[in-house]
Amino acid sequence: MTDTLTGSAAPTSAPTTPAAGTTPATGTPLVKRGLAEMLKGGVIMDVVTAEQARIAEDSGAVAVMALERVPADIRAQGGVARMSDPDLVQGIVDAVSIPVMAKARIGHTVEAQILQHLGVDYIDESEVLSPADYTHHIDKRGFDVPFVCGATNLGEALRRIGEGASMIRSKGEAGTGDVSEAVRHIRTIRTEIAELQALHATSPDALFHRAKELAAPTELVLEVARTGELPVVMFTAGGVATPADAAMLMQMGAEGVFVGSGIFLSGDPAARAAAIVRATTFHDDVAAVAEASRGLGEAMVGISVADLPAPHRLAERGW
Ligand SMILES: O=C(CO)[C@H](O)[C@H](O)COP(=O)(O)O
Repeated sequence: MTDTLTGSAAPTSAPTTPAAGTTPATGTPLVKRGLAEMLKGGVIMDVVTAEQARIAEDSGAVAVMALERVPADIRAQGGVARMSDPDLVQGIVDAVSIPVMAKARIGHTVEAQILQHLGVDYIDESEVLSPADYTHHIDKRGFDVPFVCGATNLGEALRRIGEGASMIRSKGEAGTGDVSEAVRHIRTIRTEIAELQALHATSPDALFHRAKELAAPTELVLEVARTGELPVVMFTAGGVATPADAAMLMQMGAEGVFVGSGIFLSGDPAARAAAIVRATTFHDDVAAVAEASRGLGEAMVGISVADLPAPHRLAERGW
């Protein structure tokens, strides 16, 4: 395809497809982004024990996220939140047949090396843990294991992709049970993508200035303007507590949902997990979402984001 801006072959961050008959090596962008493609439309659940991981798998989760405390407990207990004990991660890897993700602190290269060594399928460089580096994220390009990173807006998403992230999740405000920040972030990212597309059609020369404003790599900005989508899969996260929350975010353009505190801090985790999976799958079918919402017992109590003082906003970690 020829780019209207440059008149030459369109630049792209798209990974190249290997020649027919050849097997792509592990750790290529194609393989790393491809795993996220396979998770599309599904729910990824935070779990802190092997038993919770089995409940998640039985409920239809497409993957689990191993961590030592769900975000609401991290929020309530405070202190420094770090990568989980390798024994816990290993126990979860051994307990389920679905992919296992695990969290490393922002900028913590060695936690990421350890998680890769343990054989997890994805690393979440997550603002839910205490950042190890307030200036740099992990250079993710050299790892064989793929990374997912959080973003509150398009510039942040493209900076993470430029560093090698193979999947994006809009951040929301984890551990609150309040979906409002997840809504704000997915809306912001979708709107900024649409604005880039419009600029591409009307004044493509303005895209270079827009890249500067977004503080994002120019080639990625040009690519998103041309294609109208991120070059990687984008899930949503943070504050999802009900089947209706999950369905709404899917209707708003998320390609899947992360749920943490909302399941295992609710009255009936197994029922709620299965209901959220069902509502995510059938997000456009209101009868199915209504049915999934019945009889789930108590949702997590949560905390309204509006009552959270700025230092307690996890989404502000990372840049
Ligand atoms: O931490 C995560 C991503 O890094 C979680 O998967 C997600 O943000 C959990 O949030 P919540 O507990 O509000 O569902």
